[in-house]
Amino acid sequence: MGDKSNLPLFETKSANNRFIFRLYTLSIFISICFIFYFRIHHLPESKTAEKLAWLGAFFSELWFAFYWFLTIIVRWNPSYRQTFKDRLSQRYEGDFPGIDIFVCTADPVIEPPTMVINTVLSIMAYNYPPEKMSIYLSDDGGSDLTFYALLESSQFSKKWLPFCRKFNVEPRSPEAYFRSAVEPLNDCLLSTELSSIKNLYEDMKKRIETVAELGRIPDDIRKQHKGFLEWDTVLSQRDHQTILQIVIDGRDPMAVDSEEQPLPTLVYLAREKRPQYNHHFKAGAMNALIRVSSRISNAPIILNVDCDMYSNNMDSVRDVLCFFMDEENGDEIGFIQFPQTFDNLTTNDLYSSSFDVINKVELHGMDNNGGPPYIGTGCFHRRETLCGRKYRRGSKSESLKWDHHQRIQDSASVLEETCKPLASCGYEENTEWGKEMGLKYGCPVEDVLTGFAIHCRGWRSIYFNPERKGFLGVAPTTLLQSLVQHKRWTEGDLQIFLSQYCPLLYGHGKIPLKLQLSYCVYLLWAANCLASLYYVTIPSLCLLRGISLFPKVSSQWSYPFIYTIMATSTCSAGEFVWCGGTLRGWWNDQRIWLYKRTASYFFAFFDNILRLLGTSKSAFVITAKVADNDVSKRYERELMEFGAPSPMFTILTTLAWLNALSFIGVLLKLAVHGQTPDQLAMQIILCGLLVCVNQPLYEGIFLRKDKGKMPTSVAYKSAAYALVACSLAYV
Ligand SMILES: O=c1ccn([C@@H]2O[C@H](COP(=O)(O)OP(=O)(O)O[C@H]3O[C@H](CO)[C@@H](O)[C@H](O)[C@H]3O)[C@@H](O)[C@H]2O)c(=O)[nH]1
Ligand SMILES: [Mn+2]
Repeated sequence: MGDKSNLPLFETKSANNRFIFRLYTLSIFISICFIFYFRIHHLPESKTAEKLAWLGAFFSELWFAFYWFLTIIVRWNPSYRQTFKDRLSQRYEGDFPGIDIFVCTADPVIEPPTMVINTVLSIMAYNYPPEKMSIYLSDDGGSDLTFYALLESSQFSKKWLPFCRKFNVEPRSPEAYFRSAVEPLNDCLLSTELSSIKNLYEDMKKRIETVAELGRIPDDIRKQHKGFLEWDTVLSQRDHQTILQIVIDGRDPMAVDSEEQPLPTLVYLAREKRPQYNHHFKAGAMNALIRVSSRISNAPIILNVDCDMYSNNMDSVRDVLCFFMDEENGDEIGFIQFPQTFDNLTTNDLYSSSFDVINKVELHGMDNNGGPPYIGTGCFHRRETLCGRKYRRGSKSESLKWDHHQRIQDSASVLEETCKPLASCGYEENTEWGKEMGLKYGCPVEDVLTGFAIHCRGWRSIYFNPERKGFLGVAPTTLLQSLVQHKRWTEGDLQIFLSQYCPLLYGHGKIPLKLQLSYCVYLLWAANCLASLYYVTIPSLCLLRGISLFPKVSSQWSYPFIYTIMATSTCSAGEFVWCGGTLRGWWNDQRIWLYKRTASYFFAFFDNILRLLGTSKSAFVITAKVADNDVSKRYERELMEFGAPSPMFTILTTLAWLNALSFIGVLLKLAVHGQTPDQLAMQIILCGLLVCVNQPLYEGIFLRKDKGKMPTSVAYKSAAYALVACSLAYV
């Protein structure tokens, strides 16, 4: 047997069989060249309208080709990671570093406390020495309900952690576990303990929900913990002092579970909020957490999760250490990102929220190009990378050594008092926080921007997507939420592209070109709106006027168009199904792709322009994690939810009307004049496809009676807009 001690802790595999993919790429490339040749050589000479429409199509296609090229870059050479946890524990079991885990919540109504504590409990139950874990709950909602729920969960954890250990259960979010647990038939012990812990959980949940319905903490509960006194001076959610409570002090020998095993440290933090200060949303919360935790536990590794993303894999911390502690390649790794996966998706993923293709294809490709971006949740950082340190090649990191708990002797209450100023509004004034220290401010996607800056400081990141998902979260369950979330993301992404941090400029010389270009795939999402809007309106309107923008189907020039469309669609459908989706899911994905591009991206683009002109400031609209019963039922039946009037819907509905009218109009025209459709066939097919993809929207206007139908006001308004557009095109 050879010497096992220098076997690596992780392994990287490249995808094989890239030949076919590259052949496909080449064929599309050639086909695109033909299309451009056709566009240039068949530019109409006569009428201006025709010429302009033609040029518009040409520019749209140029954009699509450029963007397609970017998507090829992130697909070119995917890599897959595997960890060896047995080697890790053989070599380092007793020397594991501490880890600080930040859970962020911001609103007790749209992020219910029971959901938050399920996330906290799942994390407390990691298969990792509890004395080395500290969990911080940041509550930007400043809510005593959330605090109360956390207290309850600290009591419940004393039973829950031993239960998880004893029966080795997964997932370790109680709610998710009880949802999926089947009654064991031949294990009496498990069966009784399961029902007893389940009862305990249900009781706790009921207590929390009763208090939440009441809207305030009853006096008898208030008396149970000194922490509630803090709320005596809270003026409102946006106006209060720092509230910091060490709910479980892991150093305390009395902090043990029902089996006398130590418990992890558990801290509640609501940083100070004052109306006159900008609080910088999640980035501000994270920076306060970085400072407060540096004094309480100062662990060298930080995990950040959103409150709606429970840990689904008890070994994630060990997986991550396989990367950070690898003797050969560990030192250059700044952060490790897990995919964002969700456990509330429907079979055909109505709103295309699964990100399966991104998770299973693109991010693997980006990993090979230099590392995935930081996407907010499910990400493990070295503390030093978050704090602005540069990576120096060849430098051996000592940063994973950790003895903070032994050094800090202060009692919990002294710690609480000395830490409070670190989370105050004024602390960051005239400091580098939000700039070179911690997460960056001023961008709705603070995560991507911060991750990019870390890459530019020389670190690489790792994308880790194990078979058993590391984290599972809650995806939006209505169309509007999904569109609004995407608007925030793409607005922030484009903002980065247009800022001094544009990867092509700022990243030049700092990160590989392929990583710069990979970032552009996401940062330019919003920029897709113009070409897309053009393609779904002008060709259809041109039909009414009889302007042809594509070659005759009978001519050879139609081949490159047909080939490009067919091949890219087949490839995308194949990729989608390979990633675990259904064909119907792919079709839904095409629809949402269209809706996002024409609504979310359009508003994101527009808001960026307004911001550059100085008339608008970006905000952070928190995504709701609960829906009322009716809405949930429709979601489960995969009925598209419209319901509320919104400018986003006005755009979508106008486009749907416009294509329906054009489609009917041109068919009538052809029938009346008895023409053959050869010259316009491709345009008619495009328009027909748009009508097909919009089917749920027409149903929402004409057929549905439930509350999720398209609001009548939107339907009428949009019909009027579309009619105006069509008549202008016609005359
Ligand atoms: O003022 C705020 C606003 C939000 N949050 C928290 O930030 C997280 C993300 O908010 P959410 O509304 O769920 O947004 P998502 O679009 O689901 O979040 C993704 O996108 C965000 C950037 O837009 C990242 O911050 C997130 O980590 C990432 O998961 C949640 O835990 C919130 O509690 C705060 O702590 N303070
Ligand atoms: Mn979220």
